[in-house]
Amino acid sequence: MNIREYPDRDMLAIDVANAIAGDLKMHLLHHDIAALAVAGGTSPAPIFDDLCAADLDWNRVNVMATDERWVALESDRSNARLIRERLLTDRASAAHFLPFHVPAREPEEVLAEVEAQIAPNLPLSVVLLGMGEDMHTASLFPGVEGLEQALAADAPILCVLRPDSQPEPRVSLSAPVLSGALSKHLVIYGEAKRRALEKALSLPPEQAPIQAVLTEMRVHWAP
Ligand SMILES: O=C1O[C@H](COP(=O)(O)O)[C@@H](O)[C@H](O)[C@H]1O
Repeated sequence: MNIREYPDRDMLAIDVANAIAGDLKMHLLHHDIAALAVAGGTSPAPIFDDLCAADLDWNRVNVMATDERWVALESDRSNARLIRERLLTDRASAAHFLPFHVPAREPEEVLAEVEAQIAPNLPLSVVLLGMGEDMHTASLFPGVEGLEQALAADAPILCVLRPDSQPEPRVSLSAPVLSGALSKHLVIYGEAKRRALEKALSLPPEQAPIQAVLTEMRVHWAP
């Protein structure tokens, strides 16, 4: 596995933001629209802070989360909130956001309508993923009910997952959708996640879901 190492997280953020901006610009040279799926959680915010200023035709970029926690947009656990506040500002405010969460509805009720919005955007042009120390990526958690379906080659676009370790239901792009992105970046920080990623290489995806999306992945690591 090819891991790009950086001296610190600021350097990583600048470089990954530049790489994603370059991927999007290249895609837009040959297509009308580019689709960018980005992780939530704690890792991507500094990258968003740099990427939002990139000089590209954001009006032709559709942005979505790789996964969403089923919480209101006002919640500080909302991935959509993070993306709106840290990525969809500055020049990137011209991009179009495709939310997964619909207020006052259960995830299963909205799946078909959200999938219909996402389908014309596939394959994704660029995906930015994170990973937990438990080797989950997006909301594909080890051992969670429904994981087998989310990892299958014929998985639906979106899956609803209810990990025991998490306080809310999750909606996640499935492994084939994430893995099928034309350009793929994974960002991890710290020794523990690096060890977890190395361990994931020798485990089946049911135990280490990150395994399912690593083909042609550009991995970026900082201490
Ligand atoms: O719950 C989630 O976790 C992963 C990893 O998050 P991090 O805080 O350890 O970076 C994240 O990639 C995913 O989008 C998020 O919903």
